Amino acid sequence: MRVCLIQLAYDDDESLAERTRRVAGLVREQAGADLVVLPELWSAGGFSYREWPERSQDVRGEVAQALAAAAADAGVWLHGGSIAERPDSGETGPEGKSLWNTSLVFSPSGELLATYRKIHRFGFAGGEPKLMEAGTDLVFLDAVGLRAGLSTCYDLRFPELYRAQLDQGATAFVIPAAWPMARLDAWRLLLRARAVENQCLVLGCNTAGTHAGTQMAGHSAVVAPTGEVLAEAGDDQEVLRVDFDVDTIAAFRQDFPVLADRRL
Ligand SMILES: NC(=O)CCC(=O)C(=O)O
Repeated sequence: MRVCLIQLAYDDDESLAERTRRVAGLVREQAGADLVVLPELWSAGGFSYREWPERSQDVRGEVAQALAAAAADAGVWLHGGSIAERPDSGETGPEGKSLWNTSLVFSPSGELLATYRKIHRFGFAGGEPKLMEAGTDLVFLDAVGLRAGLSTCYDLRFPELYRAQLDQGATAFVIPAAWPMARLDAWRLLLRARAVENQCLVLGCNTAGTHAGTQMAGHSAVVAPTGEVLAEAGDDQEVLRVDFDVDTIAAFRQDFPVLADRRL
């Protein structure tokens, strides 16, 4: 399986239409890959809280349509990162808000096959908890020989989410992010921790550049179930391409059967 993580850099100056065109072009360039992954909230701006209402969209809105077309043109499974989701239906959550941080997954024919609403909201009294509803459901991408649990950025700090995904058969985790440079060490550590403790392949696709006064960490990474970092990006925009034999996940679990020693 060939995976491409598109570590996108952006600033505050690019319009939504320009960025969407740019990202769709980058996805098309990955034709030949099996799975392509984009970062969290690239269309709305990960830390651009004030932009979210204006840049929010339905899961079948213009950003999703551009991603669907790009996935189909490239013939790849596409984890399109997340959008600031405002459903056209007018749906509101239990806190009365109508905004979620929602990941979109497309098949190689451009069909929207899965959506995941971020469960753990980042920002404490501001940001996501103030503006967005929390997701509640575990979601998986079953493709290219993987059963990949979906999560987003801050979710990475909550190991019980990944255990729950493991208990539902996860062999991999796909984690789009807008993780800042100020906490780069934690990002790198937690990606490896989730891989090692669950014996899962980890695909962490972060943002680069500086927006809303916050420098992003980059350092997207592909981590094997052993904890070995198979590839890691630098600070700037970069496409990380990795070929990985998915059969090695089951083989490693059989050779080193840690998970069989759990005491519940
Ligand atoms: N977008 C996020 O969820 C940021 C998370 C973060 O900065 C952290 O956990 O640290």
